[in-house]
Amino acid sequence: MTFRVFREKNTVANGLVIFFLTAFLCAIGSHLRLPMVLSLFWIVNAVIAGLFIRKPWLHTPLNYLWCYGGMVANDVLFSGWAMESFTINIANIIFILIASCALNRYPPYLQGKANIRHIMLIFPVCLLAALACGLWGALASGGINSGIAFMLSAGDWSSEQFSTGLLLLPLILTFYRRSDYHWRLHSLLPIGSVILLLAAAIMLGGPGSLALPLPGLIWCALVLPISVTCLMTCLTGVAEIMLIYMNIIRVSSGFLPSAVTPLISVRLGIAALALTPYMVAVSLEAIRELNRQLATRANYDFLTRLLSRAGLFDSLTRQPFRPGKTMGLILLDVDFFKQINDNYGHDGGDLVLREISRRLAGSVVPSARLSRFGGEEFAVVLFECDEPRLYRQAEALRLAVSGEPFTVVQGEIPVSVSLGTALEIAGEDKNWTTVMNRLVSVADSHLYSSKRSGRNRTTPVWQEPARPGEPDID
Ligand SMILES: Nc1nc2c(ncn2[C@@H]2O[C@H](COP(=O)(O)OP(=O)(O)OP(=O)(O)O)[C@@H](O)[C@H]2O)c(=O)[nH]1
Repeated sequence: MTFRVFREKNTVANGLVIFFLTAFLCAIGSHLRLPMVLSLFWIVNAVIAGLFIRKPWLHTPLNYLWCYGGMVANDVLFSGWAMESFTINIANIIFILIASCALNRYPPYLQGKANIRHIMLIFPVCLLAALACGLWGALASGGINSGIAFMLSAGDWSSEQFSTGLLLLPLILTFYRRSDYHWRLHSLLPIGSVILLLAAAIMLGGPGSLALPLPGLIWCALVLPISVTCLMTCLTGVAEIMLIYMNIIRVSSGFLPSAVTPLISVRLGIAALALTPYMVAVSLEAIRELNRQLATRANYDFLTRLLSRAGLFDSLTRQPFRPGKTMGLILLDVDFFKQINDNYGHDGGDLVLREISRRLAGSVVPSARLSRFGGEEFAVVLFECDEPRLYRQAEALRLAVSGEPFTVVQGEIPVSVSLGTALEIAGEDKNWTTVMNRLVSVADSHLYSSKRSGRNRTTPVWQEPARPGEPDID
């Protein structure tokens, strides 16, 4: 049984979770509040927007109300605000609304499979949402009596929402468990490099130090899953903002007088830098996915889903070679398949090929490799077997096909196969594909013998194969 916090049908329970989650995240934001009212990181907006995008059935007016309630409750209970919290928190709702409405129309976000276009889209959407949020926030908190104060407040508010959104949303929207990535010790190297480069940035200081962790983040993007790159980018951005705020990394404050305003430029710079690892990570993921699809197409037969001839050879190149180990091959060819096609159509022929594959797959030993070798020809490769075992396996396959008639649209038809076998003890060849090429030639001669002697039979390894041109045995 899997535990889920949100369930589509539990409207009230979902609302309550959103209420308490919002209040909790607001409380974290309040604790990170700077002397000048604004929080260093106000994460609630990006988290709730990410939640609404990943789970679109949560994106309802009622849940906005729960969320708004959580924000006001936090302010009234812990910040001592009263009426102003009702107006100020509308700024947060504006961010969530714009980000959710703009991004939740794209299904890849739901599965955490954003591509370059989707990641690029987060950038303008965050910018728009942050600007709208900042303008409302500055208006609600200080009014527009002083133009400079309003601009600084709006800039502070917007830059914080922009950078926090850009650091958190890609992480939330690309998060999914990738089962095909295997963590090894050297996977930690890029992560370690980011930490080292961050340490170097602290030692070096100055505005340029902000970009120092970038090569480490790009290394993460090259070798680690996207969500790990997004996590590292988010943590690095957060760490840099904290270090600059705490004056551990020193950057010049430029011409702006306030102690808080350099953060505006730092946040914008970090947000812009964050885009590079995201772009590299999603581009590489797209290339890897394409390679996976191409490999699957080349290595698997579309009709039967078995290994193709290329796929079988490819799998043999990856099989560790050991001299003295035996390799056996069974080649299997459908008898009078042309007649099946002629009598029952190409679709009938395809149906028979699929059913043969199913029967063969059910009759081979688990360690065997089964492949559709050509049109109506199949191959089975076995390791560590002897001649009698190979023959028994071939006969089991033959009987699996011919034992029961095949059902096509027009009725039932008998189908049989002819088989040839070959076996070799690996010598000094160094690879299995060379052995396989020789086995194919021998098994083919034995298959030819089976066809010549009446079909629906197996010619064992120990029998001398018929040579082309010899009269039929039957
Ligand atoms: N339906 C279908 N037919 C295929 C496919 N691939 C090859 N074929 C047909 O398989 C038939 C093979 O015929 P032949 O090589 O003459 O052999 P056969 O009729 O099986 O006769 P023997 O092998 O001598 O018993 C050809 O008509 C091909 O068109 C396929 O994917 N689907």
